[in-house]
Amino acid sequence: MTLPETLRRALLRLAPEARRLLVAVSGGGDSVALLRLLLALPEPRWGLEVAHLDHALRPDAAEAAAFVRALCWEHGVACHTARVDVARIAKDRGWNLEDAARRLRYGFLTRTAKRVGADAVVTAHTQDDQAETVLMQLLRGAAHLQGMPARQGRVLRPLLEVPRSALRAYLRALGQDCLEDPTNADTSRTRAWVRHVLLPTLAARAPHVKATLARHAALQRDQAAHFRRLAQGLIKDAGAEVRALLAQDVAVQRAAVAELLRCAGVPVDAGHVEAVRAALPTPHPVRLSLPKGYAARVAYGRLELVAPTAPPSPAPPLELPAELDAAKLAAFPAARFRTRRPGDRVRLPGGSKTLADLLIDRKVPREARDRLRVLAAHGEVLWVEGVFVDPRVARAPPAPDEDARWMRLALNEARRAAERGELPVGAVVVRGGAVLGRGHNTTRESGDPSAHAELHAIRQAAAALGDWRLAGCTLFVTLEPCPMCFGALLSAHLPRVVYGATNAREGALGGVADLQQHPWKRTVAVRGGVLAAEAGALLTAFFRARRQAASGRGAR
Ligand SMILES: Nc1ncnc2c1ncn2[C@@H]1O[C@H](COP(=O)(O)OP(=O)(O)OP(=O)(O)O)[C@@H](O)[C@H]1O
Repeated sequence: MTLPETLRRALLRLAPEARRLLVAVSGGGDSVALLRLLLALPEPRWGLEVAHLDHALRPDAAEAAAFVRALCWEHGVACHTARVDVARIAKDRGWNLEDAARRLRYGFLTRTAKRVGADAVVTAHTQDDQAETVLMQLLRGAAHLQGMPARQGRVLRPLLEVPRSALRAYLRALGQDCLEDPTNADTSRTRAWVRHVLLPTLAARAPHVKATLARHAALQRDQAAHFRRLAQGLIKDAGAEVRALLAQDVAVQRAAVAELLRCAGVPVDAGHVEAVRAALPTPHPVRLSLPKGYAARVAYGRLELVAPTAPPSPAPPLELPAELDAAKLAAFPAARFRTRRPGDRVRLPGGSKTLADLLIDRKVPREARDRLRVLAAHGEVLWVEGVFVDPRVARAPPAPDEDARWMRLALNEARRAAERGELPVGAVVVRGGAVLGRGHNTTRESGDPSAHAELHAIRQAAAALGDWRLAGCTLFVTLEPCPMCFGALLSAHLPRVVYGATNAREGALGGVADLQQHPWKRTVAVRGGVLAAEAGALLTAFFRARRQAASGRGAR
């Protein structure tokens, strides 16, 4: 079968309803070939438009956008390009760079598709990409080696069974040039190492390894879907009856544990799934720690997933924390990021003391102490997240952060909420250096589940402006907004939100789900983590007091 015909059939199978396609073109060989193949299909063919995102990650990134525009112009196809500063957003939100690029790219593609009336986004992922993904899942210890799905919402990957070499041969036959992304050749990155070192090594012994891995992924996907349906029948209220689980085959038990984790947004890792499954028959209550601050509890005949009581501490920093000076750190080659250890000491002007004593002095809540990130050279602590910086490694104080200034006002609001026994969350809406609205949670006092700090501040700002459109405003809120408040932001045309602590229970900007990824008509610029330690400490103290009150009641 010819390549265009393979592609046509795959598209008809994946999205028989689609009429108009948005083709994701990076300028690389695979996506240029995809576009040329779509253009080569006999009439009537799909309506085509192209989208390209410039991630602003390489000095020559703008050239790729120009190349894609020229290619589209040559073939009479509309081309939509945009530029996003991926590195800055990744830093602001604490995401890793590749993850940020992917999220922002898919967000842009689906938004553009919606705007131009395309039914689907088509990417040029090949059989080689699929094989690489399966190997990376294996190396990561993922519970399922399913590769990428051929259809994921609006996104179609119709070339998953086509080898990259076939696309490159097609381009050569056409005399079509393309760009090569130099980072694809950088084997210090796992994906490039898998592509250029691991797969060729495997292929030297097993020539069909890519096709085999891609087929394995497709079979795994079908099996996993079957097991997931069985698992869903066993799960209720973020838990399952142990007896019902143990009556099932171990594979179904694993699927149920994996499904519980997946629903909570906890990364599904084979090791954790097995550890929880193995704990099911336990006669005594058991608690197992999981990523993102979650825990699995097996007690009183039930398996339950316990959400973190405080925002989970962020992943190790991609870059140095702002208050540390890289040049000064060179004097401490043994310095490493970790959590605290017994015997850790800090150097203070009047002598030294144990880190344990310092944390008590600084009133860091007991349950937060083991999660704090620490930078230490052996037992000598140079930095403690949000608590301490040794002057020998401290950077000159940065210019005052304007966002932090407004966040302090939001924190004052949160303290007001705490004084009234409300969840301590506060918010202010600011425009042109003036506070237009402020508020804190009053759900308990008003008996109104929607009485969140953000909504109070938004309503006040709209009243102050005499306009429900909060153009040019920024919302500062101490806790990452929930889906309801994110919806209110969109409705109010609020262009920017700055939040403090991550909301691991209801966060709509990455804490639980990232609603930004969806193709809303408007985009909201987001910055998280501003004075997060202070915002988090308020919440921790609130939940601790509530737990103490509850146990006091139980004892009486
Ligand atoms: N900057 C971008 N703009 C639009 N689409 C993109 C962009 N980067 C990647 N894509 C889409 O995602 C697919 C997979 O991208 P990825 O970078 O993982 O693969 P690749 O093998 O390097 O592909 P290509 O050779 O097309 O660049 C691409 O084939 C393309 O369809």
